[in-house]
Amino acid sequence: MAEAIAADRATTLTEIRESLRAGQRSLADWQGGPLAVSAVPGAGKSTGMAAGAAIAIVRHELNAKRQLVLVTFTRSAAANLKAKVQRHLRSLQYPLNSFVVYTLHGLALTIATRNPDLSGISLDTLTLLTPTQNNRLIRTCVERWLAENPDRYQRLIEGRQFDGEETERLRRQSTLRTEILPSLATTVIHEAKSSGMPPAELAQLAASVTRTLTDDVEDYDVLTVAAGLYEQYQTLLSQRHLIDYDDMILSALRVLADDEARRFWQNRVFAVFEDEAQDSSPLQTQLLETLARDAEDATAPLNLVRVGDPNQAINSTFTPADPVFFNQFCDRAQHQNRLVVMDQAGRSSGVIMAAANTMLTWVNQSGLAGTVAPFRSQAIQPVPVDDPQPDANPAPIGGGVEFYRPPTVMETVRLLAQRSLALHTENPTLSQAILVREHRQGRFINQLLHDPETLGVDLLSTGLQIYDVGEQERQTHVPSEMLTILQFIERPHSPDRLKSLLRVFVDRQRIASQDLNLLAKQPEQFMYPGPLDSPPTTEAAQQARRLCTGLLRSRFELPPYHLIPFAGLTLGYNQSELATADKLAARLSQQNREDNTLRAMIQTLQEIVGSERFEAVDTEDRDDRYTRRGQLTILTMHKAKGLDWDVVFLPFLHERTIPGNLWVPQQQTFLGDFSLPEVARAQIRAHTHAESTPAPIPDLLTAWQQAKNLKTAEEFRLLYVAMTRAKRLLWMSAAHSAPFTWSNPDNLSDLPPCPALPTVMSYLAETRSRQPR
Ligand SMILES: Nc1ncnc2c1ncn2[C@@H]1O[C@H](COP(=O)(O)OP(=O)(O)OP(=O)(O)O)[C@@H](O)[C@H]1O
Repeated sequence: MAEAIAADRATTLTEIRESLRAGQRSLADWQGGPLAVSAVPGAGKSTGMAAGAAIAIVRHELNAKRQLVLVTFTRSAAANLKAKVQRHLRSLQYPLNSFVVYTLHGLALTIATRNPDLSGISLDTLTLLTPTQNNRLIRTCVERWLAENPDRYQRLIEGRQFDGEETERLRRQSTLRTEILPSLATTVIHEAKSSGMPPAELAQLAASVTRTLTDDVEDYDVLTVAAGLYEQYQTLLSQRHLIDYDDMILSALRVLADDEARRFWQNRVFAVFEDEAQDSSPLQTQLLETLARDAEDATAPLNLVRVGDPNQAINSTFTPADPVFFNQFCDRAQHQNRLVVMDQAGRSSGVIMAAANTMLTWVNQSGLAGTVAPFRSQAIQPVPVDDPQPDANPAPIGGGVEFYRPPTVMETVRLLAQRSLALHTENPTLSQAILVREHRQGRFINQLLHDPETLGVDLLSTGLQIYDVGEQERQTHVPSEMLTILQFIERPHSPDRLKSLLRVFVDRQRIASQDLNLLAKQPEQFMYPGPLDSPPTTEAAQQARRLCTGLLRSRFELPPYHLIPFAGLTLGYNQSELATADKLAARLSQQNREDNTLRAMIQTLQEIVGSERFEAVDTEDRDDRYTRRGQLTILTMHKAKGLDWDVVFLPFLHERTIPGNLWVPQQQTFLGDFSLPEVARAQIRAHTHAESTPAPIPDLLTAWQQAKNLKTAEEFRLLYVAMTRAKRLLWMSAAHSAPFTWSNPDNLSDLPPCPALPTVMSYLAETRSRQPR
């Protein structure tokens, strides 16, 4: 019996290995030690990793006490990977408890909570900070810092060109307290903490910064300010018994600093396989390296397999992840002959891969992102004809890659809709997606697609399903938007509450974006100006005033629970958002039956908004709903990562957004033409990116330039991710006339296309003309 199983198993193992393409087999053949796999889009990273994991588990006879640990970035990716490994193990008749799949935070939390004495983390006494609580905490730490550092605060207020005028002082104070300093704190705390740098170390680093000494630039000693904010934050966390996401990693590392605990975990973990490795921060990598080390021999090679694509790193401008770390790991591995480049991909038609490759090469050569090339130089290659993937490198639809320059954005959507409709009519099983750079573009498209009269194309009657992912997400904002409105109604004279409300109006496109500090600094004068006050003059400000006073009137005219639907109408909610608001109102009314007051409603809403919970990886959180056949999905380029469709539309590819420019909002320019959070981030990264010797920390202006380069590089990588989602048709366009910013879609300008695209198209045209007919 046992022999029969062993023989079956051997056959199945061979079959699994043979189901892989050449690059993937390096994962199947892994016997131990470190391995870096740098893969191109569509190479089949997850497929290769799942097979490699199953083979390693059987080969090394792993079990519940000695497991393979697989780590990936998101919960949905973790669920997918787990399902794939389970499928292989079932076919091998091998126990499923021989491996575990975690997200990085899930892994850290498991280690920390199983060893509460060492980690200092017990979920009975500590609470995980939710994003909403985090915002409030940051505001408090800013207020405390201001109170303790009046001189520095004063210097920031004075910035440049300050004449001491009172209204201007109030405006600057509001901008500093509610925008600049909270953003500085958020960026720096996350950046420093996820690199294992405590506040004191940041303060030390601040001392080593080269100061900017020019006549018209004051550098405000930004890292010292940042270190002060960080220190306040840490004090507040411990006073309130809270932990944040970075603390989870730190506390897991604290556990592993203990010899006995470390040995326990290292014995339990046979090896670590990490997917999406380009997205990890230094501290996260340290955690994985510690687990992958031999329990008895610290000098033995790490059993660590890291798979990723540095060219798809698209989180580096809003998280501390940066492809530099994975690139460094790959370079080190290359020196030891332990780097595998998986460059064959079966996802797309040849011409789509050629377009992506051309874009990559052009961008690297253009120098647009400074001296550091945005991309690792690797080209996507087609797979050989005998590849195991069915229908690999499928035939293109039409030319496979198209680029249009319609006169307007409306015309762009019309063209897109006509094309989508024709494709669906011809082949209703195609999957299609429209990828946008920001939600507002998605909303603009969705509205037009649901308005056949204006558009002149009726997509809806054809059976093609339109799925706007952003619209589903907007629903989840309903409770917090209602909370903001009720808090304003409760205390309309608070500048902070008024400003939060105005922000919601801008986000919901009820008012144009403008300097909200100007409106919010003196609420009473703004809403009910007396004879001596000067009321707002711009149409945008007057519209804001009408909406605010309308809400205040409603408080006196409506019973509390009718405030919610009224607020929904004020925000211009659509049918489904209104239905969500109604449901929320019903829940509030039920929960507060005994105490039917505004105060009680606010309290209940705060609880609802604050109760985002941690969920296990196990939930069936799959992405399949985004890629259904016969469906046209609208989603952001960021969300599209890891997914693919037969047809991908990229409608608004303008230079203004890709690569775009880091810019400073008008109301913040009193400090100078740079952004403090971005400068601080670049300064910290100069330190954390240095591999050995301490690196010099750039002065403010150099750091600002580096931040701009980072943003440019990332936008091009995002375009690369978007282009490589297409299997058979990549449809791109950039209208001649388009909104200067999408917060105001009616304000049109003549905009040039993303500079890489003309090159890509002329290259493709040239190759086509050279092909034999
Ligand atoms: N060896 C293989 N045999 C059959 N199908 C495969 C194989 N390798 C990959 N595929 C298929 O190719 C597609 C892409 O694979 P996968 O999602 O693993 O790629 P990826 O490298 O993670 O892509 P990206 O990084 O661009 O998101 C999937 O549909 C997968 O089923």
